[in-house]
Amino acid sequence: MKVLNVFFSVTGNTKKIALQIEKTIRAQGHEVDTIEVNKNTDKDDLDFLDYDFVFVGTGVYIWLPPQEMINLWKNLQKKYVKSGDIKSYAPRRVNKKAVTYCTFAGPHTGINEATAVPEFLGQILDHLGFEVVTEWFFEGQFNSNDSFYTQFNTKGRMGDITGRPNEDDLRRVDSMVSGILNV
Ligand SMILES: Cc1cc2nc3c(=O)[nH]c(=O)nc-3n(C[C@H](O)[C@H](O)[C@H](O)COP(=O)(O)O)c2cc1C
Repeated sequence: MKVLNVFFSVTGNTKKIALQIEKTIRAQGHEVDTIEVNKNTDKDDLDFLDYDFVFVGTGVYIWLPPQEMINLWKNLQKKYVKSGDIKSYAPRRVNKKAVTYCTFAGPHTGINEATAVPEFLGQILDHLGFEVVTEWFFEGQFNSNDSFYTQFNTKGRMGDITGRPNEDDLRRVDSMVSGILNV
């Protein structure tokens, strides 16, 4: 199986998850292309339709993906509408599957402030006819020198998220990726 592993990570938390995803996909004997999105990433740098399985993740920034990722997704939508690959009714494509995920801190409303992110990321794939099999959420601490932010690593709805994602989270990722590739 050919797998695409796309992520955007401002402070490194999502990158930890994405690198574990890549490692597990390889260990399971599949081919994987990992693309770390940055502000210069262009819509022509990736084509979901070249792949059987797609993983996409970002951090949560005021309830949404980072602006760079939103811009890229809008440009990809335009590209696939123009090419005719996004069709009315979004007919399903055989053996095209995806998982979307985010890392989040959830200090105020917990997982509620993160749910829009995997939903948003998945819509481009759903529009193309992929089955978005599931959405994953991983705690990610605030990496900052500003105590306004770091106070939320211990004072928030998710409890103490210091050091997350940690080794236990990465073991969980390994186990979940191994499972989901068999869907
Ligand atoms: C400016 C800023 C805004 C954030 N906004 C939210 C938010 O609205 N909800 C949330 O759950 N986490 C929020 N976070 C926490 C990040 O989503 C979390 O640390 C994530 O793991 C960062 O991922 P990244 O390092 O891969 O970009 C915010 C972090 C920063 C620095």
